[in-house]
Amino acid sequence: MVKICCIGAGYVGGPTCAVIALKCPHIPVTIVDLNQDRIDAWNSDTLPIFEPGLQEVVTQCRGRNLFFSTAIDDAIRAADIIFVSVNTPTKKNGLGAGFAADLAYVEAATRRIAAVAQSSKIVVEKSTVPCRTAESMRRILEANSRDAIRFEILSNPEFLAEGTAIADLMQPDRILIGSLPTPEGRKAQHVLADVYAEWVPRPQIITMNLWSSELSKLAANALLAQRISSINALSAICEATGADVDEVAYACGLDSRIGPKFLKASVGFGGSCFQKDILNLVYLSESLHLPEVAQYWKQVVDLNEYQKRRFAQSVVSRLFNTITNKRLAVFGFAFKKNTGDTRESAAIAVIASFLNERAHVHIHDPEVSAAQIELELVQPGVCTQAVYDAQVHRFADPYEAAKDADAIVICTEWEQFAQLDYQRLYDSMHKPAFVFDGRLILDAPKLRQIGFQVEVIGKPAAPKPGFNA
Ligand SMILES: NC(=O)C1=CN([C@@H]2O[C@H](COP(=O)(O)OP(=O)(O)OC[C@H]3O[C@@H](n4cnc5c(N)ncnc54)[C@H](O)[C@@H]3O)[C@@H](O)[C@H]2O)C=CC1
Ligand SMILES: O=C(O)[C@H]1O[C@H](OP(=O)(O)OP(=O)(O)OC[C@H]2O[C@@H](n3ccc(=O)[nH]c3=O)[C@H](O)[C@@H]2O)[C@H](O)[C@@H](O)[C@@H]1O
Repeated sequence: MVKICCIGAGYVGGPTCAVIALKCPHIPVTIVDLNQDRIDAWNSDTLPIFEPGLQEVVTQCRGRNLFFSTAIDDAIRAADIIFVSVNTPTKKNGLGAGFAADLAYVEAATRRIAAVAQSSKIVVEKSTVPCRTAESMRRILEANSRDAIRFEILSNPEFLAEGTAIADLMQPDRILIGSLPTPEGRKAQHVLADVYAEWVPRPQIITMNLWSSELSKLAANALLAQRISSINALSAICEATGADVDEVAYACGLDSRIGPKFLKASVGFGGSCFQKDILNLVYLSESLHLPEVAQYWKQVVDLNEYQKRRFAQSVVSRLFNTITNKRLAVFGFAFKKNTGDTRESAAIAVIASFLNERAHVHIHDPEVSAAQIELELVQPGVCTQAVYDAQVHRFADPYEAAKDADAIVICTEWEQFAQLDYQRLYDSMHKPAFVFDGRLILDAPKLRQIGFQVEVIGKPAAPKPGFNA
C-alpha cells in the first residue's frame, strides 16, 4: 500500500489530495504546510478556501485517511509518493523579476525531502513550473541522497479551475504524468497512474516525457488566456461598430474547430495563474533567444491590461468625465464566481483607477471579506492606507452598497447579481443611474426600461431604432 504526502495545503494541494483520499480510501494521505493557521483551518469546520463541494469531501475523509499537519518531516519520511504543491509566484526581485517564476518554495521543499528522507521516494511536481525544473529538483535530490535511497521525479501538472475544482478533479479531461525515459521513471509513472486509475479511465491517463508534461501546463494556460484576450480584443471592435460580442462568440464557437468555451468577453481575466504562467512562458522564450515568440505571448497579457484600463476609463467618461467624490458600487471582487480568491482579480485594477480619480468605492462580494479586500488594495500601485480608510467601504448587503451611488459596476460574474431587484437598486441611487456590466450577465434591455443608463462590454451602447440591435 502506498502512502501519500502533499507539501503545500493551498488551492491545489488541499482539494487535489482530498479527492485522492476520497477516491482511494485505502491510501493514507497527509497534507502538510508551514502555515499553522492554514492547517488549523483545514482541521476546522471553516476551511481556508471556499470551493463548492470541498467541505463534503473533507468531512468524509478527514481523520479516516486524510490528515492535515505541520509535521512536515514526519509526513515526508512516512510517504512513498510526495506531491510538491507549493506556490510558484512571479519573481519580484533579481534576475527575471516580473516574468520568471520564483522557484524558492519548490527548492526549499525539495531540499527538505532530500534532508529527511530515509527511504526511496517518488517526488511529484504538482506546482506549475518552468520547463526543465524537474532537472534542478533531480540534481538537488541526487546531490543530497544517501545510502541506497533513490528519488524518481514525475511531472503531474494540475488543470483544475477554481470554483469547479471538485468537479474537475472527479472528472478530469486528462491526467498528465511525465517522467524520464528510464525503466525506473516508467515504473514510477505506473505507480502514480495506478492511484489515478481508481477513478479516472485509463485512456485519460497520459504518460509522456518530463519536459513535454511541464511545458503542456504552461501551454494550456497560455492557450486558454489567449482565447479570452482574443474575444476581449474583439469586444472593443464590437463597441465601435455596433456588433454584439456575445453574438460573434456564439457564431464563432459553433465552428467545431473553434468550440464555444472560453469565449466570454469580460473586464479581463484574473486569478493566480494565467498572467504568471504566460509571463513565465515569455521569460522562457527570451531565455531561449526567441524574442518573436516572447512578444507574441506577452501581447496576451498586455491586451488584458488594456481591457481592464478600457473598462475603468469608460466608467469615468460616461459619468461626465469625473467621478471625484461620486459613489461607485462595485459588485464582485473575486477573480471569478464561486470562489473567494482575489489574486490578480480584474476588480483590483478597476478599483485602483477609481480611487486614483478620488471616487468612493462601495464593494460587495458574497465571498470576500473586508480584511481580504484591504489586503489586496493597500498595496504599492493601488492605494495607501489613508486612501483606503477614506474611500473604500465593504458591504455585506448589495442594496446598502448601491444606496446613493451613481453607478453599479459588475466586476465578477456571480449569478446572484443577475437576480437582484434592480428597481429597488435604481430607486435608491443618484440619477442618472448607471450600470456598467463588465461580465455580460445582466438583462440590459430590462435595466434600460427601469431607467438605468447601461453600458455592457462588447455591446452596442443602446438599441438603435430601425436596426435589430
Ligand atoms: N490555484 C489554482 O487554481 C491552480 C494552481 N496551480 C499551481 O499550483 C501551485 C500551488 O498553487 P496554489 O495552491 O494556488 O498556491 P497557494 O499559495 O494557495 O498554496 C501553496 C501553499 O504552499 C505552502 N508552502 C510553501 N512553501 C512550503 C514549504 N517549503 N513547505 C511546506 N509548505 C509550503 C504555503 O504556505 C501555501 O499554503 C502553483 O504552482 C500554481 O501555479 C495549478 C493549477 C491550478
Ligand atoms: O493553472 C491554473 O491555475 C488554472 O488556471 C485556470 O483556472 P482558474 O484561473 O481557476 O479559472 P478560469 O475559469 O480559467 O478563469 C480565469 C479567469 O478568466 C476569466 N474568464 C474565463 C473564461 C472566459 O470565457 N472569459 C473570462 O474572462 C475568469 O472570469 C477568470 O477571471 C485554468 O482554467 C485551469 O485549467 C488551470 O488549472
